[in-house]
Amino acid sequence: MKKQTKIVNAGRSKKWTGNVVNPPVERASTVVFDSIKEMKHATANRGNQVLFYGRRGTSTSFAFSDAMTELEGGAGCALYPSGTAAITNAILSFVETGDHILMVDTAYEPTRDFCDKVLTKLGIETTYYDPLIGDNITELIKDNTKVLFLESPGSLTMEVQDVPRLAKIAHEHGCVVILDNTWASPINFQPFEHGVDISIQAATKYVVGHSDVMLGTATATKAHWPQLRENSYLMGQCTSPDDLYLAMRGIRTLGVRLKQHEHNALKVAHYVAQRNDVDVVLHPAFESCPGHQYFKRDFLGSNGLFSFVFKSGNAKSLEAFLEGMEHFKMGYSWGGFESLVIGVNNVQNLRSATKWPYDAPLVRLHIGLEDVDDLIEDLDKAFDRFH
Ligand SMILES: Cc1ncc(COP(=O)(O)O)c(CNNC(=O)CNC(=O)c2ccccc2[N+](=O)[O-])c1O
Repeated sequence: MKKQTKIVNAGRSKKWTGNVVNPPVERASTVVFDSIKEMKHATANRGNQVLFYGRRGTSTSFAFSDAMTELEGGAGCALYPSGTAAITNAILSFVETGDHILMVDTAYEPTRDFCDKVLTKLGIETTYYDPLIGDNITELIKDNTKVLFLESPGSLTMEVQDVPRLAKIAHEHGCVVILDNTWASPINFQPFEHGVDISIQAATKYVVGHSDVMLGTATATKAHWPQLRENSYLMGQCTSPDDLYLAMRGIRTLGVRLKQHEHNALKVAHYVAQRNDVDVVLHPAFESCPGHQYFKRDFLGSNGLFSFVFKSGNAKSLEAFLEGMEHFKMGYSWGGFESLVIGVNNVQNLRSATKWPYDAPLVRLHIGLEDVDDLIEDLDKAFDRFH
């Protein structure tokens, strides 16, 4: 089945939908049984998508979980109330006190905060590594290293990692490989074809695609699924069927939306690249982006999120650039239909193992589905305000 057909059909087993196209919004805490036999069957199969109790899921979550499992190419998908919850719970599923993990230095800031403020309390040590470290990752692996965490590309500075190479080395040392694949989604990067064991989606972004749901997923290989599923349950992780219904709706247009975001963003990135006040465009599809060669080799496309760095400027000029936009709203998150912008004056504050080579401000753009000429006109005026 081709990718776009898979997107249309994912998760639509008649087990969940009956003769209706979409799964129901099945809300539940208590599930009742007519016999002890029925109750025993449900209890024995409570981890295998049999209705048992709200926290174990209902037809809505079984359908969405199946859909993500199919799109990612995994063995099972655990659901969480946010992308951050998916990241933290996935890591916690594979470590214990006394262990050590390797975390990419360009990880999303709350991922770093979890390592520094929670894992440390649990006696779990984190070493941050250069996203482009390559074979030298071997020197950072210790006897108690249990997890290698990647985020490729980094969601702020866009470094693309050599996932298969790093995964191979990690597996040679018995580590679990967890990838935050939110930027690409499984549409543009198939994690398990590149050596990943656990693939994270902040479904909040492109999967939902409409900036109206907080949701995370972690999809595992056959070898790692039982441990991820059990730990997800033990941590009481569950999600709202209403949110999952919206996320399932998001999946159906994920392919076509990503193509439009990609088209628009490439046009905007080429416009930004020719601006004299711009030092570098950090878009994985551009040679100027660190790890571009891995994007070309491993990715099937790009999306609406990229960054650029000015040649000069300061907090005041950055504020003038950001304020007054007509279409680019300032706000956190990305992956919805709307265009967004954030500015960062000091990227170095967000990393600890690598030197950020620029002094001027960075801007991250999320290119939405607006007409791209309107977006470029908006940026034209913003660059004029920047001086
Ligand atoms: C790759 C990746 N992975 C997980 C999450 C978390 O998802 P959640 O929001 O559903 O918890 C995210 C959420 N992303 N949110 C943002 O990028 C919002 N921007 C920021 O947090 C931000 C703002 C200023 C400076 C730096 C950052 N930053 O992204 O690090 C993500 O980008």
